[in-house]
Parts: sequence; C-alpha cells; structure tokens
Amino acid sequence: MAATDLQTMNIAKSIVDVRAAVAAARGAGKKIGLVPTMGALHEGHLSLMRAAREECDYLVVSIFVNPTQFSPHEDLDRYPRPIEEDLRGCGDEGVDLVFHPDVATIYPAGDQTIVEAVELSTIVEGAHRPGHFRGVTTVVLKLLNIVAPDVAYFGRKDYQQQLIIRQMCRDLALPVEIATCPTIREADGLALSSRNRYLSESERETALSLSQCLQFACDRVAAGETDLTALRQEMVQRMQQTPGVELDYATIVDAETLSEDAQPTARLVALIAARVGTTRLIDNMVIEPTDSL
Ligand SMILES: Nc1ncnc2c1ncn2[C@@H]1O[C@H](COP(=O)(O)OP(=O)(O)OP(=O)(O)O)[C@@H](O)[C@H]1O
Ligand SMILES: CC(C)(CO)[C@@H](O)C(=O)[O-]
Ligand code: BAL
Repeated sequence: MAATDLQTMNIAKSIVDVRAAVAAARGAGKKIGLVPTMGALHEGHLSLMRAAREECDYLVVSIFVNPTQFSPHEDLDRYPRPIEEDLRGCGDEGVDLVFHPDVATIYPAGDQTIVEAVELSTIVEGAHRPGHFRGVTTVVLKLLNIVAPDVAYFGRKDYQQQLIIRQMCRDLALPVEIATCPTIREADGLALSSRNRYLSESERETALSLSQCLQFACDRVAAGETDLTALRQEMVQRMQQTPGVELDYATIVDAETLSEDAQPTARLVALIAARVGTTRLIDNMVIEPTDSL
C-alpha cells in the first residue's frame, strides 16, 4: 500500500469540526466506529482499526494523551508522541478522520465534571493508580459525546479499562456498543504496548516474565488447579524471584467482578502489573471455564 500523504489526511482539532464530519457521514447512512488511543501506534492499535473497518463505514481515531489519567509522578511528560508517524499509520489503515485535540479542547478552562465507576475503579489496577480510571472514564465519556459513534473499540490488553467503560456505558445508558478486541502479542508472548519502546534490550527479555507468569497460571487452571489462593501466591513468588522486576500485583480474579472471591469454575482473568526498570507494564489472560473442572 502506498504510504499516506499527510496533506490528504482528514485531521480535526476542534469539536465542531468532528461533529460536522460525523454528521455528514451519518447523513449518508454510514455506521460510525471510534478507536480511542493515546497515539504511539502499534499493531495492537491497528488491530482495533481493522476490526472497526470490518464493521463500520466511517472510522474515527482519536489521538490524545489524556493528562487526567496520569498521576503527578507518572510518565505524562515522557509519553511518546510521534504524531507524524501516527497520522501516516492511520492513513495507511484507511481511517476517515483523526481527532487530535489540544488539552484545552477536552478540558476547557473551568472544567469541573468527572465521571467514575466507583467500585471497579478502585480495585486491582485502580488501587495502584489512584484516580487513573476516573481520568479514563471522564475522557472516554467526552470522546463518546463528541464523536457519537455507533461502536467504540478497546483492547483486552487493558482488561479492567474495557470492563469499566462497559460499566459506565450501562450505568449512564449511553447509546453506543462497546467492542473488545484480543490482545496482540509479539511472537514470544510480550503484549504490544506503547510503553515497550522505553525498554532496553535486556529489559525487554525481563518483561517476558509477565506473560510467562500469566501463561503459568492459565496452564495450572487448565490442568485442574482449584486452589486459587495458592495459585496467586505462586504467581507472586515467581515474579518476586525474577531479577529486574518490581511487582505491583499478580492475581487471578472473577472476569466480571474482578473479585478474588471467585469460583475456580467461573470465567477468570489472570492480571499482572510490574515495573521493569523504570517502565510499568500490565498484561492479562482470560481463562474460559472448562467442563472438566
Ligand atoms: N497489544 C494490544 N492488543 C490489543 N489492543 C491494544 C494493545 N495495546 C493497546 N491496545 C488498545 O489500544 C487502545 C489504546 O491504548 P493506548 O494508546 O493506551 O496504548 P497502549 O499500548 O496500551 O499504551 P500504554 O503503553 O500506555 O499502556 C486501548 O483500547 C488499548 O487497550
Ligand atoms: C482509552 C484511552 C484512549 C483514554 O485516554 C486510554 O486509556 C488508552 O489508550 O487505553
Ligand atoms: N492504556 C492505558 C493508558 C495508561 O496507562 O494510561
């Protein structure tokens, strides 16, 4: 495919421009898809765009590094922003409109409204990143209100995030379908993530311990392990014994409630977050119930 000429890309910075473009597409009978991102695009993001292209006739991608989902000590300032490369990637995927707003467009002076799924936002990942999911739900609600898509696409790589967004849409009766797409991994199992580009070669090797720990847990459940408390302890021990890794959490929980009070026969999800060097990574694997348990 020919590389995209940036001059021909349809890029909107303002809410009015997005609404006008989407209204025209809707007026022409098109089904609207939205893929929200923070940029630094990789194959994981592209897989969401391809899923959206399959099902929708007009594809909007937002690129916005949302400051309210970062705590003061986190990596907002160093978060990668390769915007020209990202725009070319969107063009090559046939994106119809890129919404790339400034912070003041999303958070105008005097802005004071937040939205939060109060229970799901404070457990597991939320317990380690206080305020993070409040920032996510607030910005996603704004993006959904601005674009008004028929379907919005999220990755399973951010498992808790997609669960919380589904909860928000249900609770607020938002007229949008949420689609969750599978996690895209490197051949050796590393989940693609924009933050992988912070990793040195040896840190990248060390980072494989996350997906390996999740796979270990999945294999144990598939082999008939029913003592989830013991299995959680084994996951934590494995990670604590891995040099170069500082573990935040490794756990197996109910895939819908994220509660550790889970039946081994339920649909489960193994979740992990750890720092490799200065880079914090998350990953997860869903464990579907089997008849053999
Ligand atoms: N490996 C992946 N497979 C599928 N979807 C993904 C993957 N990585 C990210 N996504 C999805 O892409 C969307 C945008 O995510 P985001 O821009 O934060 O990228 P990211 O790689 O998760 O970045 P970060 O390193 O900040 O976690 C989210 O819905 C996210 O779940
Ligand atoms: C959903 C999102 C774009 C909101 O800023 C972000 O959390 C992300 O990229 O996963
Ligand atoms: N994909 C989640 C974005 C974040 O870590 O802020």
